[in-house]
Amino acid sequence: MKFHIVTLFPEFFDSPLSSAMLGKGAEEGLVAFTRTNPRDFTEDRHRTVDDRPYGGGPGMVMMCEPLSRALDSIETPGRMLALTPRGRPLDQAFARELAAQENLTLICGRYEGIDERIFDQYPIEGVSVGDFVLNGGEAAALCVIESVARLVPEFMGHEDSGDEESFSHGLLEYPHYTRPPVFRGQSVPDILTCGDHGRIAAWRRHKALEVTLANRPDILEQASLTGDDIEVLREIRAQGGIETLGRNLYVALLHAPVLNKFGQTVAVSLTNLDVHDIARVSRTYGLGGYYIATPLTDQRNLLERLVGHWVDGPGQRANRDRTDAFGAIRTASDLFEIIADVERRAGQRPVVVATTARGAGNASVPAVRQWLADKPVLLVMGTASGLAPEVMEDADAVLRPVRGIGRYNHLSVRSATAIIVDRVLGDAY
Ligand SMILES: C[S@@+](CC[C@H](N)C(=O)[O-])C[C@H]1O[C@@H](n2cnc3c(N)ncnc32)[C@H](O)[C@@H]1O
Repeated sequence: MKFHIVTLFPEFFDSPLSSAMLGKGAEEGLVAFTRTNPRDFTEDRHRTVDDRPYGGGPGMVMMCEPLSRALDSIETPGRMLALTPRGRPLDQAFARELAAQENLTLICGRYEGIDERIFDQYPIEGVSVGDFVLNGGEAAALCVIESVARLVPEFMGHEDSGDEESFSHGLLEYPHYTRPPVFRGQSVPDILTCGDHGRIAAWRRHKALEVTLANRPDILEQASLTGDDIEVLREIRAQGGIETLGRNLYVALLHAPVLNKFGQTVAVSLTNLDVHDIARVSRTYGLGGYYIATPLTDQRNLLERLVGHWVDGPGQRANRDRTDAFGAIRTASDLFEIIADVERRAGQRPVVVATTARGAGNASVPAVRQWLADKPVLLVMGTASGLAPEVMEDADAVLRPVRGIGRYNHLSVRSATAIIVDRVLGDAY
């Protein structure tokens, strides 16, 4: 496989390409490298490769002409990649895709970047090695070369070592140990010396899941997981305190003060489906409580009768799951009563987070998750056309709305609650 590196600093690659495995791979003819310097394709006395940006601003921009001549000089460029923070993130799947090519051209940017017209005139794909800014594309190009070369057949020596590594099955790798058996009083985990390969494999899988959940929960979404893996992850999340986060989250469903569709502040009646469904969400995610508030006495009486039916009445025998879910419901006349009750139960005032389908909000889901680690959070959901302005103004934060795809955004309050609670506490895999 041939890597064609286009760089203003060819000497940057002297040592990395001739040392260790890349050096050995090149000697054995498994990989080869060419280096092309756009400066060699300049036509002026100063060998200029950069100029000031049109429109002003700091720094310099790599010019099209020397770079395009440099690119044109490569006979078989193969896929052309420019290293850039705005490119496709380099991951194992991308590296595997690139390893199937015979030629790759890696264009290293410098200064503020490259004149955009180069991207319009050549089939160049952007590649990023992470959400940070380097001085130039050279170190990033080395990341591409290293990750791709080790997937070239025979490069690694023993064929299976690439297969066990991090990301190969969508997980990070398990921890490794070697001699001595005891280092500064710390022993190697017993299981690794028991000789039972089945148990060792199970322990390694467990560790890989643990490390991935702790450090990169986002990649679990793409991992191929078994039913046993899901169970292991559930246990790890429980041990890691996800249940505490759930217990710290309270939901308040307000029937007043809310807006009607004419924008007037009103009190509206209970909806049986909201009562039931949010109770089931609260129970499923182990929430601290589900409060339903209405200032109307007859509505509160109705609600208490409904809850009584399922919790202490005949409903108990008909459906145990519903009895469990309804056990989380508490009735209140207004939000102040709810805040006071949460404060009494949790021992501190909750962070009151209002929700809305409109506007930008000022709190994100990760922020709510962070608060839950050490304080109660009361998620306030509005019925009818949403919470009245005074509730929004008095809240400590307003959560960013759940956005749909188009302009239509009329989720039922029970759907919005389920989506928000899952975003805060649910697992994505
Ligand atoms: C100083 S950086 C320019 C950053 C650019 N002004 C920006 O804000 O995106 C110079 C060059 O380093 C390379 N580079 C910097 N960070 C990178 C990253 N995370 N991944 C890939 N290449 C990167 C690119 O080739 C870039 O053109």
